[in-house]
Amino acid sequence: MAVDLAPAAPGTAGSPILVADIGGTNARFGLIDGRVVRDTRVLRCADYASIEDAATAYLAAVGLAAAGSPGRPRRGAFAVAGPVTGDTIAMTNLVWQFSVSRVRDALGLEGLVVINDFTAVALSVPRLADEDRRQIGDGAPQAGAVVAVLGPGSGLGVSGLVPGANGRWTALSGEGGHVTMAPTSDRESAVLGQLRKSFEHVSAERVLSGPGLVNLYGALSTLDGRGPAALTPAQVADNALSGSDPHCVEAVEMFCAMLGTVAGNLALTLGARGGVYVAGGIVPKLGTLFTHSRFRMHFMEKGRMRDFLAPVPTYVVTHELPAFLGLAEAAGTE
Ligand SMILES: Nc1ncnc2c1ncn2[C@@H]1O[C@H](COP(=O)(O)OP(=O)(O)OP(=O)(O)O)[C@@H](O)[C@H]1O
Repeated sequence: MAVDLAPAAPGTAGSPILVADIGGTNARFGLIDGRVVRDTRVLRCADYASIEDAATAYLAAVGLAAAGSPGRPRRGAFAVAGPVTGDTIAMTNLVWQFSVSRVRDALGLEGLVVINDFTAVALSVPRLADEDRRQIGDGAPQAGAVVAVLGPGSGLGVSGLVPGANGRWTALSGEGGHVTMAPTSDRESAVLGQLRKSFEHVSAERVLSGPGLVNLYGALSTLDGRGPAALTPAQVADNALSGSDPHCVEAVEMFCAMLGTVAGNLALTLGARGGVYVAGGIVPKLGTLFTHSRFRMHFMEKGRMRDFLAPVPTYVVTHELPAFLGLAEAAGTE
């Protein structure tokens, strides 16, 4: 399914648009007035039984609890981590399941657009300023070429932006985080072999996500004959940043290298000479470990296709809420 950016219907005059970026862990809400996003709040999904409950709590938190209160949004645009194929949405890494029309009615909205979260991130790319992204390695974007987007968070989101006529773009809604993870070294093969003992299918998401970072750490520890400690993704990253645990260091190194492999695969598949954007909550937290990692090397090292990939720039998205920029685009604000 694709979202066409072209029809830029004006926002409902005088009433903001309720926007939400619902991941497997965090639900980020805000209100868009024209180009401005305001009253942003981050709620933990686990604290709410349903998407309506979280949205209702948000509206109460910003003083808009009462239906009909002045300033209450009449339209909504939500980005969700999971496939959007019809009125019923089941999220991939969360128990929330909902009907778009029922949520629209429950929140008293006249219209509600729901798109995949990485479709929203892809739609944000034309709106990103230079300070909203950090380039990793060399290369320069080719004007009017396809752009690729991927991002590890609770899961691994993947999308692409395809140029059309008259400066119009189409954002892809695939499930590319679930492609099969391929190894590029004996050590990676051993890790994936170890993970196959636990997972029927070792997808990219099984290693390139918060839980994936823990999976890498666990597999590496086990391969070296050490029982892994019960660590959270943040603890694995923190131990790697401090250098206090060699298996955490190796897990983060392998995470960055495998992300390069998957980013290069995506760039080859889409012909993404407009650049590859890495979004999601995890990579910005890895700081210089990512900058100095084997990400870019693994991105480019595709044998005879090295010369195709070397000019393709890779960026980390540093904007805190890129999905909101994309939702503004999808909702047709200016
Ligand atoms: N410092 C850290 N280092 C590494 N991983 C972290 C860190 N802090 C949180 N995480 C992990 O990041 C993941 C959440 O990522 P993100 O903030 O992008 O959430 P999300 O938007 O809910 O995810 P998604 O959209 O992929 O479902 C969780 O798995 C969490 O454990």
